[in-house]
Amino acid sequence: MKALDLQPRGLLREHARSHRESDALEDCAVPVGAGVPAKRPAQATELPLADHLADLAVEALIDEADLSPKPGLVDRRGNGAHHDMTLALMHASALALWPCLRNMAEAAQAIGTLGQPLRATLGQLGREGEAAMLAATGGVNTHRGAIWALGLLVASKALDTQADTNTLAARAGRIALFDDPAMTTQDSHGLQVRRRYGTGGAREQAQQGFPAVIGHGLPQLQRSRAAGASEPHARLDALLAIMAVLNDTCVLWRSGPTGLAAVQHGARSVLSEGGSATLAGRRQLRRLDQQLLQLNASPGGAADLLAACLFLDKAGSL
Ligand SMILES: CC(C)(COP(=O)(O)OP(=O)(O)OC[C@H]1O[C@@H](n2cnc3c(N)ncnc32)[C@H](O[C@H]2O[C@H](COP(=O)(O)OP(=O)(O)OP(=O)(O)O)[C@@H](O)[C@H]2O)[C@@H]1O)[C@@H](O)C(=O)NCCC(=O)NCCS
Ligand SMILES: Nc1ncnc2[nH]cnc12
Repeated sequence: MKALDLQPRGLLREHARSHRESDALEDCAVPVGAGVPAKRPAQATELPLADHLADLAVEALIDEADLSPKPGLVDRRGNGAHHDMTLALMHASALALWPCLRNMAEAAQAIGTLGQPLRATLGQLGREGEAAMLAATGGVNTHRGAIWALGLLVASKALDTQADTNTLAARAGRIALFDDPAMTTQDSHGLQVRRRYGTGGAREQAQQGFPAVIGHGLPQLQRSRAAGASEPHARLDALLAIMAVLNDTCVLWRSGPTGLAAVQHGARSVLSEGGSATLAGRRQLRRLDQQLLQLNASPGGAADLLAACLFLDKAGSL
């Protein structure tokens, strides 16, 4: 294993600049969308592919964390329904995952084909990434689902840089279908939820080629942009489209089927009012946020998939 390099580069330096002038929708002094271009400059050509993909993935995580106002989630306004997470912790976690994501892309390039050896290597690197996340956050699970989704997608892109978004997601799904012989049978929240309610979670979402992202998040992102929404509004709409359909085990763990129904129904209501860019949509969004705080519900799985959506949006057109 190569020594870990803790220095994110390239686009992330640019992010640090644009982030300061970025996108708290609650902040009336800042015009919505100011400083958040739909497309950032293309890859700095001197960067190795694995570094560039890790940059894009970490940037997607930071953009997801910063996006505001997200119902029930940590954002620039506060901690949402969480008592052990802050925005600073989300940023620290995202940055700590850069070496893991770079190593996953490098491994995919080195192995070169889909198969069990690649799955086993990604599993090992994923566990190292989880350890780095827990070390950076003092033991809080900020991004377990994101390591899983982005790890598979980064590896998929590293295997074929020409692939479009649908192909990337489908190939990531095929990697997820291979067994990881070293996977521990720890009784995760996701597995407990599956036993209790019979719903699939992060594993199945990946194995099916990320249908919540490909069929809902990305099309909504594009529809909202095409309708003239600012980039933050389009991203919020993409999150809501994912929330509306996802069996999010984070929601089910914290608030059961009542919480999941509130998340899905509330997200649909915002979208059917025209989305977060409309006054009526924003009223529904505020109502949904208050309801999720009361229910202790947090759509953490949907947040991870929004990061996957933002990654695909950029990586699909490299
Ligand atoms: C295969 C794994 C994904 C493990 O999956 P499993 O379901 O067994 O494990 P969990 O750790 O419970 O869940 C994984 C996280 O995935 C997110 N998620 C939930 N539902 C979905 C969904 N339908 N689709 C996609 N993603 C989903 C979710 O992440 C977010 O929730 C986190 C907080 O959750 P949690 O800790 O349960 O709850 P708290 O709110 O903190 O509750 P309290 O403790 O306060 O009560 C939040 O941080 C988001 O990240 C799920 O948590 C995979 O992880 C795995 O096998 N890993 C091993 C190594 C490996 O192979 N790595 C991959 C290499 S590519
Ligand atoms: N913004 C966020 N808030 C809470 N949990 C999350 N998991 C991933 N992103 C999150």
